[in-house]
Formats: sequence, C-alpha cells, structure tokens
Amino acid sequence: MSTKVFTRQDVESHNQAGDLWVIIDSKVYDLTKFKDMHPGGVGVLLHSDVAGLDATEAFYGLHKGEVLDRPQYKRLVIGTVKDEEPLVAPPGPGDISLVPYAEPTWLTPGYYSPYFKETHRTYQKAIRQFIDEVITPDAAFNGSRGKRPSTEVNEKMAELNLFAMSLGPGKHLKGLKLMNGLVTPEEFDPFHELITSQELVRCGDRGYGDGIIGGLVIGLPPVINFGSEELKQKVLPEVFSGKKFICLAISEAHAGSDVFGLQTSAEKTEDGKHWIINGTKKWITGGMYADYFSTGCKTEDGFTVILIPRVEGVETKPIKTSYSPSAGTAYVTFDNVKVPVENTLGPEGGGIFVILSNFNHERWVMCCSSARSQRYIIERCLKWINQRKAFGKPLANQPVVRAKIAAMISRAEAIQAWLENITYQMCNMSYKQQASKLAGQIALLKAYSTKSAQQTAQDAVQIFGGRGITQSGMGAEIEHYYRTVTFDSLLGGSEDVLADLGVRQAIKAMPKNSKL
Ligand code: HEM
Repeated sequence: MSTKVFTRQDVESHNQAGDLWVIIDSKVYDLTKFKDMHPGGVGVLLHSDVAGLDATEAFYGLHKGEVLDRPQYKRLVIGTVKDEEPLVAPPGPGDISLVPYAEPTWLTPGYYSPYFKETHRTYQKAIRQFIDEVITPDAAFNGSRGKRPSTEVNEKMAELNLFAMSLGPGKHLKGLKLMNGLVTPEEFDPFHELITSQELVRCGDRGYGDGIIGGLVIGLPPVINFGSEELKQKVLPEVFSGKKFICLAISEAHAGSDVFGLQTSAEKTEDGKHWIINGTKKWITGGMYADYFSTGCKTEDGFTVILIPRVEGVETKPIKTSYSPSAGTAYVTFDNVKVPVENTLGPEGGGIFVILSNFNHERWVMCCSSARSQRYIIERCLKWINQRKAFGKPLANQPVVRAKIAAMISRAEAIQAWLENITYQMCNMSYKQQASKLAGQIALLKAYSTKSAQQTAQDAVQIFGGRGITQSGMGAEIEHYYRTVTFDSLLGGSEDVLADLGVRQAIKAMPKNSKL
C-alpha cells in the first residue's frame, strides 16, 4: 500500500471520469480504472458529492467495511490524507466487540458474572481467536459454495481436540490435551461447552457450522453412552481425530419425531451374529460425510439403535434445504446392509431410551447457539441503524426502529440469563437429576428461544429493508438468518411440542397437597 500523503485540496482536483479519486476513512483511493467495474455503477462515483471528496459516509451507508479489505480493492489505495487517522476500526481476530449487547455481559468489559471463572475466560479468548482465524474464513469460502469444511480445518480442530470438547464434559475427555493444554479434562465443565457452541455460531454460516459438528453432537453420544468398550475404543479416536465422521439417523419420510412409526428394519441372521438392515432415512445432518450412522431401527423387540458403518448397501444422496449444502444433509438408503450385532447401542428393544437420553443435551446446545445468533443479529442491526441514513437522519432516530431493537435486546438478554442459570444447574446435578429436573426447563427455554429468534429475524428484515432479502452486500447475514432461523424451532423437538412438554413436566411435579 502506498504511503503517499495528500491534502484534501490535492484530492479535490481529481474529480473527472479520466482522473477520479475519493477519500474513504482517511485513505485516498484512485477509482479511475475501477469505476467501470464498480458493481454500483459509474454514475454514483462521478456524483458531485463524491468525486474528489470525502465519501466515507456515502460508502458506509452502502457497503460493509470488509469490502475495502478485499485484495482487489486494497490495491486502489494510493495514499492517506495529511494529519488524519482512520476512524473505523474493525475488530481483529479474537477481539471482543464493544458494540452494546454484542457480547453477553460476562464478556463485556465492566460487567460481572457469578458463573464464569478465569478458566472460562482464557478458554473463550483462545477459541474465539481460533474461530476468527481458521474457521470463519473457511466458512466464508466453503460455506458459500456449499462445500464441506476443509481438511485443514478438520485437522486443526482435531489437534485442539475440539471435536471431543464439542460433546461437553465427560469420560470421553480423559487423557486428552484440550486446547493445547489450556484447560484440563477435569476442569472442563458445561460453561466451557456453552462457550464452544456460542463462539462457533459467530462463523456466520449456519449450514457450515452444522457440517462441522452437527452430526457428531447428536450422533456420537449414543456410542459413548451405550456402545461396547471395543466399539468405543475403535470409533471415538477415529472421530475425535477428524478422520471419520458420524451422524444420527432417526427421522424418515414416513415419520419424524414419532419414533414408533419408523419403518427401517433390522433383522438378525440365522446364526444371530449380524443384523440385516433395510430402509431409508431423511434429513440426516452430516449424512453426506458420515462414515458411521447411529441408526434407529424397528426390531423384533421394538425399537433398537444400531451403529451402521458406511459399508456395502449404504447410500447417501444430498437433500437441498434452505441452508448451505455444507451441512451435508442427506437422504440415506440401507439396502440389505450387514452389521455385526456388537454394533448394537444399548439394549435390544431399548432404543427409545438411547434416543431420549440425549435430547436434553441436544436441546440445550441449540439454546446456546440460538441465544448467540440472536446477539449476532442485534449487533448488525445496531451498526446498521447507526450508520444508515433515511429521511436525512440515522435510522436510529426513528422510534419504531428503536422499539424493535429494544424488544430484540430484551429477549436475547433474558434467554442468555436463563441459559446460564440452567448451565449452572448442569454443573451441579448428576445426569439423572438433570433428566428429571431440567427436561422441562430446557424444553421451555428452547421453545421461547426459537420463537424469539423468529421474531428477531422478522424485525431485522424490516430494519434492513430490501437488503434483508438480498443474498449479498450489507444485509446478507440478515437474509441468511431469516432463511435458516426456523431450523432450530424444528430440530430436537418442534416448538409447540416442547412448550407443552415443559408444562406437562410441571404438572407432573405438582405437590399433591398444593391447592389454591
Ligand atoms: C473504494 C471504493 C469502492 C469500492 C471498492 C466499492 C465496491 C462496491 C462493491 C463490491 C459493491 C457490491 C455490493 C457489496 O458487495 O457491498 C458496491 C455497490 C455499490 N456501491 Fe460501491 N464501492 C466503492 C465506492 C463507492 C462510493 C464512493 C459510492 C458512492 C455513493 C458507491 C456506491 C455504491 C452503490 C450505490 C452500490 C450498490 C449498492 C447496493 O446494491 O445495495 N460505492 N460497491
């Protein structure tokens, strides 16, 4: 980049089509050649309020700052303005955002938390930097092309044991070096896990995020909790090292949440040593990449979960959903697939327990990411209403816009506070206690959170206007959010069913002697 210094008067004379300069945030750009390639057209650049002048405000009203960081546009800088410094400072990798409400209070300078300790703070710092530097660029590149996360990202995640950590605390972490030794397996608790889930959301591409760990978070727990020692010793190291991938295969075209309506069947061979599996599975996150499928099957005794490796007779086809194919969402067919009975997860006929046992955890993970993605949208809305002018004033001057933002912030703060409370309970309760005491709380939080998220998505689109429905430019993240927000309200139990579950759990726990 040139370090030449110009006065504003020097720049002013370059205001013609054949010689066109502008100032953006104290830098001088020569747009003479670029103007004909400018996606916004030549006319806007030759306008008498722009050509040869300071176009900072006009620029930020129409573009994201990151446009100027693209190598092809960086080259347009020919110098800086004398005695002026840049005012716009994009956060660097790992930085905390200083936009109000962009971070939960525990991360916001000057605020306190009873839950987060030094170990959580150092962990958060390291993981944010890793995500900003390694995952976000790959998400922008591969996510937008519908490609799976790169091998390099998988390898780096495995080095830090991020795959293992994304399943939360537990025996599976024993002996592993986590985040280069920054946190020990013994001290790793649900707050570390909350941080992992929430930071990952910031990569900005929902489908890509699911492509990285979506299949693993729901597919591996049945193996960890119900697989034989031999099976665990084989599968866990393969998956944690990023060499093999796993998914959960339950839903079918015939039946979704109604597991007893499922038709995929598993029958024993005559010698009783193998299962023969036939059937189909639909909407299987990560299925396209999976080497293993934790699969719900109809068996003689009822419903059984079996770990099916990608062997002869297993086929996967991509399903096009509203988000990026990076999630690897698949239609899976099992055609006379032969699997050893040792691959049975949990008791034969006891599959419903295997599936139900991870539901709370799955829903809690979804609450973590839903809470964080709402905050991500709030940050973008706050920036937008501050920099965008309409009717001669910033959008923030409009009371209707402020009312929408007020409601968004209130919902996000309430969700995070409730989530942190539940997480604290998880730190102190046994798995069994969690199942009885937190199932209702988590179900209600998930229902509330996903409903709030949809309202926030709708309001954000209204605030961004046409940009909120455009897949590129300033509103791209809003459009993406609006398009994919309903995922959380469906997966892991749909919104109304969960709200109802929360109340049914409360009624079940009513003291018999309690009357008005
Ligand atoms: C270094 C200077 C500039 C560069 C590199 C640049 C680049 C771009 C790019 C890449 C887009 C496509 C949309 C996006 O990705 O955000 C765009 C759109 C646009 N630009 Fe620029 N631009 C520059 C300066 C300006 C200036 C000074 C104006 C003055 C008003 C302007 C007006 C517009 C308009 C009106 C659009 C269309 C926006 C839309 O579709 O929403 N640009 N520009």
